[in-house]
Order: sequence, then structure tokens, then C-alpha cells
Amino acid sequence: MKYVYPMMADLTSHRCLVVGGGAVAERKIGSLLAGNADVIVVSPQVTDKIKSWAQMGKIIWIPRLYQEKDGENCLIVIAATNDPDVNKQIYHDARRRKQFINVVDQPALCNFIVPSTVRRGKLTLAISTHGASPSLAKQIRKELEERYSEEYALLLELVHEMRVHIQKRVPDQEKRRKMMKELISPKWINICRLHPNQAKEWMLQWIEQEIQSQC
Ligand SMILES: C[C@@]1(CC(=O)O)C2=NC(=C\c3[nH]c(c(CCC(=O)O)c3CC(=O)O)Cc3[nH]c(c(CC(=O)O)c3CCC(=O)O)/C=C3\N/C(=C\2)[C@@H](CCC(=O)O)[C@]3(C)CC(=O)O)/[C@H]1CCC(=O)O
Ligand SMILES: NC(=O)c1ccc[n+]([C@@H]2O[C@H](COP(=O)([O-])OP(=O)(O)OC[C@H]3O[C@@H](n4cnc5c(N)ncnc54)[C@H](O)[C@@H]3O)[C@@H](O)[C@H]2O)c1
Repeated sequence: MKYVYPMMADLTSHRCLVVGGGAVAERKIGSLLAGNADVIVVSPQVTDKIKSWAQMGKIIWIPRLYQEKDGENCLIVIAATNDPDVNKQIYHDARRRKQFINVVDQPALCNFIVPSTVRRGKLTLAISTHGASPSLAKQIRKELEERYSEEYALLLELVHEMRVHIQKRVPDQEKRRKMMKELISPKWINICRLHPNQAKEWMLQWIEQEIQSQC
């Protein structure tokens, strides 16, 4: 893989196939479900978690070995068995169908890779090392998790709401931009962390004051 195009994709209503049911498959299924995909898992054995996803109707589990037809009509295929030859066969089948294919034990056969991810509500941070060191991607993910804690989810919810409010109330584009910048300053990030229940009210009050002082 020479170059990657980072993209945040909504997989709603897209069928995605995961072949294999071990710990790695479980992780990949988890990220596909987080992206709203319709997930089909083909594997004779699966982990307890995968089994419970199937029982809850979150995925479809076909308990047998992979067959070529399994990938039909799928946007994404993930080959996550512990058999390199089977994984290579899945790769060839997917390439023939021009699908997105990820082969968990052979980075050279991937036309997309799964990044390490931090999610804080609407904030998504994705880290990739181009397959050079998944461990480093994981380490950086942990660092970012500490740096960007849960208050960012609240901050983004509020800023999103306030942005619409400010767009309606403040006609001057330059003033709008200044106010939006102020709302993502350390002061408001700290307020979201320390006073999550008051943050919205205080933001609305601050916006009113700013509008009054501009009149
Ligand atoms: C990020 C993450 C996302 C996820 O899986 O959800 C992910 N791997 C994670 C963890 C991890 N993977 C491995 C270890 C053991 C230590 C080590 O080997 O370093 C650990 C660490 C651990 O488990 O502690 C082993 C490993 N991984 C690959 C191979 C094959 C090879 O390199 O040949 C082998 C060797 C297998 C063997 O030796 O047999 C290949 C890939 N793994 C990728 C993604 C893609 C590149 C991402 C990038 O751009 O860096 C890529 C290319 C394909 C893909 O899977 O998309 C997830 C971290 C999630 C988190 O944040 O916790
Ligand atoms: N990309 C990554 O992030 C990463 C991380 C660690 C390991 N790996 C690699 O991923 C592979 C899988 O790791 P694991 O720990 O999940 O393995 P595992 O042995 O726990 O699971 C393998 C699964 O594949 C299934 N399987 C085997 N042959 C099959 C077939 N023909 N059709 C359908 N299913 C089949 C088995 O039933 C089992 O559920 C390993 O080969 C390892 O090298 C990748």
C-alpha cells in the first residue's frame, strides 16, 4: 500500500463480510458495527462476544468455512482467519469483485487498513502507521485518549448547537468567527470538564452578553 486516503465512512445499509471469528475478527466487527454496517460473519468457531452479537441480531453469523459466494454484494471484506492461504483466497475473490479488502495477516494485500481510533461523541481521532507498527498506533491512541477526554464530546455537542444559534443571531461573519473560536478555547473546555451541567446555560449567557456588547 503506497498511499492512503483517509475517510470517515457511514456504512449504513452496506453489507460487510468478516471471515474468521477469533479475537482479531471480533475487533474488526466491533469497528464495522460502530460504523453502522450490516455485518455477516463466516467462521466455524467464534468468540463469546461474536456469538452474543449474533444472538442479539446485531450481526449474521454463518457457522461454517468460507465459500467464494460469501462475499457477493459486499462493499467491504475482511479476511481474519488464522490460515494465510484462506486469507489469500479471500483477497483474490474480493479483488476480482473490486471490493475493499483487508487481510489481517498480510498488509501488502490490504487496499484499506483499520486505524486505531479514539471516539469522543462527534470527535473521531484515527491513527495509522501504514501497517509499519500497529503497536505504535495503539500507544498513540492511548496517549490521545488521555489528552482528549470525555469533555470533548460535550464541548462538540454544545458548540454545534451554539454555532446554529450564533449564525442566526450574529450577521457579521468576522464576529461569528471570533465567537466560535472563543467557544473552543481552554476556558470552555475546562467548563465542560468541571461543570458539565451548567456549561450550556453559561454558553448561552456569554453569547447574549457578546451580542449586547456588539450593539
Ligand atoms: C490499529 C489496529 C486496529 C484494529 O485492529 O482494530 C490494528 N492492529 C491493532 C493492534 C495490533 N495488531 C497486532 C498487534 C501485536 C503487536 C504487533 O505486531 O505490533 C497489535 C497490538 C496489540 O494487540 O496489542 C499484530 C498485527 N497487525 C497486523 C499484522 C500483520 C502484519 O503486520 O504482518 C500483525 C502481526 C500478526 C502476527 O505477528 O502474527 C496488521 C494490521 N493491523 C492493523 C490495525 C493494520 C495496520 C494499522 C496501522 O496503520 O498501523 C493492519 C496492517 C491491517 C489491519 O488489521 O487493518 C489495532 C490497535 C487497536 C487499538 O487501538 O487497540
Ligand atoms: N491485523 C491485526 O490487527 C492482527 C493482530 C493480531 C494478529 N493478527 C493475525 O490475525 C490472524 C487471526 O488472529 P486471531 O487471534 O483472531 O486468530 P484465532 O486463531 O483466534 O481465530 C481464527 C478464526 O478463523 C476461523 N477460521 C479458520 N479457517 C477458516 C475458514 N477457512 N473459513 C472461515 N473461518 C475460518 C477459526 O474458526 C477462528 O475463529 C492471525 O493469523 C494473526 O497473525 C492480526
